[in-house]
Amino acid sequence: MITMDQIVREGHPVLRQVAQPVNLPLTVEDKNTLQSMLEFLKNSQDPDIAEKYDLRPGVGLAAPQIGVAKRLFAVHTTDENGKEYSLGIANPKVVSHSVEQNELENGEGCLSVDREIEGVVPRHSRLTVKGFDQNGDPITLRLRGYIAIVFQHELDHLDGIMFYDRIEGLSDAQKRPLPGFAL
Ligand SMILES: O=C(O)C[C@@H](Cc1ccccc1)[C@H](O)SCc1ccccc1
Ligand code: NI
Repeated sequence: MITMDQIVREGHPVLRQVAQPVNLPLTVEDKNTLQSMLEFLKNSQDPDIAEKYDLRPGVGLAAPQIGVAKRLFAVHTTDENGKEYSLGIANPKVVSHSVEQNELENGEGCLSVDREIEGVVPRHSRLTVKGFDQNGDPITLRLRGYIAIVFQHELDHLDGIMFYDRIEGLSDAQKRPLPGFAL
């Protein structure tokens, strides 16, 4: 199972790479990667398991965050309407998005960032994502609200973008991990 010591922290180059598309049909290895990321998210949201293994709660996790530079991520959460999103996705692509923007008023965090960074992160309010599910079947998701933000946070990880890159007015020093952070 994935625990926090398998989660790569900022400063590690893999978080700044553009991840590679995976081949279809998905290999057993890629299917297992998606499954293990989804399992981490479920574990991280279970109070007993999270406490036992000292897991930070997460609603999304991208393969580069476990050192795998592939275009895979998992999401496990419910949106404002209680619709559950619990899936792994391969080769996700934004096919359209609104001009209108949205943001979490308290800003964002990241499992790969062990510090609080103030500031709102502008995101597309609505977007349509195409990709492939864990069985390799094509999926199209029309997203808005909270889940749209979660997907954009994970999509950025596949392109080496950290949430704080998008915060207006953040100094370069604030965008760099503090010295001494593990690579
Ligand atoms: O580091 C990650 O990619 C996982 C993030 C995803 C995320 C952060 C902010 C906004 C949207 C998505 C973690 O889920 S951060 C921890 C967290 C836990 C519960 C709710 C929101 C954020
Ligand atoms: Ni993150």
